[in-house]
Amino acid sequence: MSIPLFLALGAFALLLLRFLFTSIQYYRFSKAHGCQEPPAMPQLERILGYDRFKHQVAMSKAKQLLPDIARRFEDIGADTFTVVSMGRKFWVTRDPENVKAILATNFKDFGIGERFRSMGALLGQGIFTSDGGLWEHSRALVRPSFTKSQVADLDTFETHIQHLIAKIPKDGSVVDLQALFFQLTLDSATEFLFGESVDVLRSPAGSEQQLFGLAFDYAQMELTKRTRLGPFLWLYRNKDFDIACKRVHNFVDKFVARALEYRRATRAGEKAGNVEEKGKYIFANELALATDDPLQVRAELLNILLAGRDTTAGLLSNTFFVLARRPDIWAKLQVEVDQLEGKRPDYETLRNMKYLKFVLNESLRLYPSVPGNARFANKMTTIPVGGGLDGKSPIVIPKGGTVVYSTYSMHRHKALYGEDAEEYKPERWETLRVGWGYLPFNGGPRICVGQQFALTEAGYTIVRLVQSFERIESRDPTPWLENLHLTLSSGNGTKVALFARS
Ligand code: HEM
Repeated sequence: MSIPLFLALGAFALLLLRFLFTSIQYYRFSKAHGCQEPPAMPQLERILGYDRFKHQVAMSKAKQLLPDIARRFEDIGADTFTVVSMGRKFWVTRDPENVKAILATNFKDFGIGERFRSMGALLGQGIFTSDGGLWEHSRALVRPSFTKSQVADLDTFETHIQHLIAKIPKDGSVVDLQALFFQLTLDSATEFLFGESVDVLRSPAGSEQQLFGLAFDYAQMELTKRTRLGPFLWLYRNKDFDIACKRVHNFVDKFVARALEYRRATRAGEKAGNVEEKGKYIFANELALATDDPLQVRAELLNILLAGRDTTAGLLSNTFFVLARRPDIWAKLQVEVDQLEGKRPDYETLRNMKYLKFVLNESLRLYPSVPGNARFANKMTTIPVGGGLDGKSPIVIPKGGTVVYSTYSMHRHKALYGEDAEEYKPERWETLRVGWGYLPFNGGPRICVGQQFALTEAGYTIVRLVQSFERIESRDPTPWLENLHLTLSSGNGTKVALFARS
């Protein structure tokens, strides 16, 4: 027998042995835990799953991927099923019990997988891109900066809102509010993180700030592509992405250097330049007091910018998309807002505005800024329900298995929200209690750290716009479509006309 043939047969035998060993392990584990298989989505073939991949691409182009996934659950008649796409098997669920298990009760058995590999080039290793001990370290570093006093700097936020309002035509001409909301949240997030806003709502085209904003937007879009490529990422190269990352890093590094200088001066008991004189809270400075590693400071700043900016802009865009079509809801908001008699709300006032809270809840229910997510088993484990004919048995998830959870589908599930689940109805929050069935900010140890920041900012923006404008009308006849990248916003923007209060 020739040597190459001998080696090939040897490799084949090893693979076969490995397959047999894992199958026996899987079978034993499954039996010991009383597991059953969930239904499989009907596919032409389940080896490559190319049909599914092709369908997903088509749905994505039509901006209809999310409703398509939600329909799958109905067609299959189950809350958990398996599907094969690009040679990989996925366990897809909208069952709150399963989501709770992977995010909280069984947290240690699941990780975020390859996020660092696909996003690290832009974001480095920070709270959003790391797992295990590194993530714990990041979380401990970042968490203290999100206490109430630091998220409630509404005076600073007011200046950005005024820049936004200045850009809205007062005579009812068409404006795309979504584009403005993305600028607003970039301005406010950079002010909070760097101590200095990029001020894209006002800075001239071609300025360094504008270029930073464009580079960050571009690199972020590429992250979606890189994530979708999964194991094939190594085949993909894009020079423009590398250039955008460099531009973003160079821009942020100035603030990192300033923060490290603040650390040095604070430790030496000196005054740290004009930063301290202004007396305002700067996230980068607080980070630098906890670590002197410039790469870590940069990574945390960019991780938070990514996690916090588009999510809040998406929430606002989708809310105003609805408000422009629902004068009844606008009128109810107006009644509540008018109780302030034109005064700016503070943090406590915002928290006590019941109808405003219902509107935000309802927007995040039907249009969750993070509409789907995945967790990867780091050892053979289980999810509690979905197996067997009655869907009540646990399911085995092998090591490396991917559980995808569709928050979008869960939030529209009639079993949780009733027959009118698809309807935008803020009043439902008067009595609704759904626990893990409502999860816009995730749950468990990796729950969103910026939840209060986001709700304060979005609530404040809505109040200030309702105070400034008498009414809003849609200027877009098309129904809502998705704009789905890492986060969700409106596929056709938020084209509206606003009429100033007299
Ligand atoms: C409407 C607005 C927002 C929504 C819906 C939202 C939602 C979420 C969700 C679902 C996650 C979990 C992601 C995952 O584990 O895969 C998350 C994580 C995170 N969010 Fe938010 N977020 C919002 C705004 C913000 C803001 C404004 C900030 C910061 C200023 C922020 C900072 C973070 C961070 C740092 C994480 C990572 C936490 C960790 O992994 O430990 N988010 N967010």
